[in-house]
Amino acid sequence: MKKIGVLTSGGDAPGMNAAIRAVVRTAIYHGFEVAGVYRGYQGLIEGDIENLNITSVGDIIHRGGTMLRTARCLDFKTDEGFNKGLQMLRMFKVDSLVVIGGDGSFNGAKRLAEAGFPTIGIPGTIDNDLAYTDYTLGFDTALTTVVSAIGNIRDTSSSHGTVNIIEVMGRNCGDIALYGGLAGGAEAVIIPELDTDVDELCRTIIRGKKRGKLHSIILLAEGVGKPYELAEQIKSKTSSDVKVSVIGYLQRGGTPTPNDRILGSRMGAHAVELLMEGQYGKAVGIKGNQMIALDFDEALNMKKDYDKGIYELARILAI
Ligand SMILES: Nc1ncnc2c1ncn2[C@@H]1O[C@H](COP(=O)(O)OP(=O)(O)O)[C@@H](O)[C@H]1O
Ligand SMILES: O=P(O)(O)OC[C@H]1O[C@](O)(COP(=O)(O)O)[C@@H](O)[C@@H]1O
Repeated sequence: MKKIGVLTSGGDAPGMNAAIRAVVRTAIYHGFEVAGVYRGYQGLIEGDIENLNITSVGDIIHRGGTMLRTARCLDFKTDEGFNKGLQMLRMFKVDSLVVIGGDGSFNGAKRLAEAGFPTIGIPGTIDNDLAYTDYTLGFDTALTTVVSAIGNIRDTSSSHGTVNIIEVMGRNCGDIALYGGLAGGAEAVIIPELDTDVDELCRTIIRGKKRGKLHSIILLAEGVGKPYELAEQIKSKTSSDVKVSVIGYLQRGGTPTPNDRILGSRMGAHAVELLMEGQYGKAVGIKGNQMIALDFDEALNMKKDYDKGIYELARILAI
């Protein structure tokens, strides 16, 4: 093995740059060459590949997004696109690859590994929707942005006495809403993993108002959706003025938190160490602050569930 490739795929996530930097510098430190693949699997198919050196990854650790850019690429799911990608790796003399992305990206990486191409995955997605790892890259930064937004909206909620629904990202996973709600002191958290009793929610809002609570913040995960319909229901059942804020892409970018920079650095270095040991077809993760690596199949087959203890705590603290 002489040249290690690195690519980012799927949605960007703060901390991806720290992981790219760690892959490049750890590999060079151990005497390897490194190639950067731009625009995920799309760039791979098109041969958008360039050698990277120590300087190429300078001044990026503090930046959101990904210096390698990213893409969602349907072609890579076809045999033709996949084979083209494999051919490009051979043409650019890349003999192993680190893929930074979410479960979709890992499926592509798994296929490469099954075709005999040494591939390692690093979980890069703000959603925290991968069960095998305690945290994915970008989750902590997204949470920080969400909690800051809750603080700002809470000011207005208190001043005007409004009920404020805040929709956050996470695809089918409620983690950003759940942990954001707990950290932001929300009155309610609505996640796709659980059915919500709107009547019960309205009773909580009315109870809060009766005891003089000025603000009412409801964290809604995008996997549940329909924030404006929910607003109408709450309005009619509580006679409150209900406002909706959809945070959207604000929570996907921005300066990565120290935790995401540290996690990206550790995961990038670990990915290279695994390749040096001849291990591949694995997803790097973190469990109890230790680096772990599971076979792609095992990692992808683990079902993510929400933390019932955290949900219950958020509910109790919102009485
Ligand atoms: N079954 C698959 N085989 C090959 N490539 C895949 C497969 N599933 C997803 N991919 C690739 O991974 C990319 C990113 O997946 P996506 O689900 O959009 O984001 P994420 O990796 O963040 O979950 C897709 O656009 C596609 O190029
Ligand atoms: O960028 P897009 O294609 O609009 O996708 C939005 C989705 O990307 C995310 O921000 C991150 O998800 P991925 O990691 O799968 O890219 C989700 O929370 C959201 O549902």
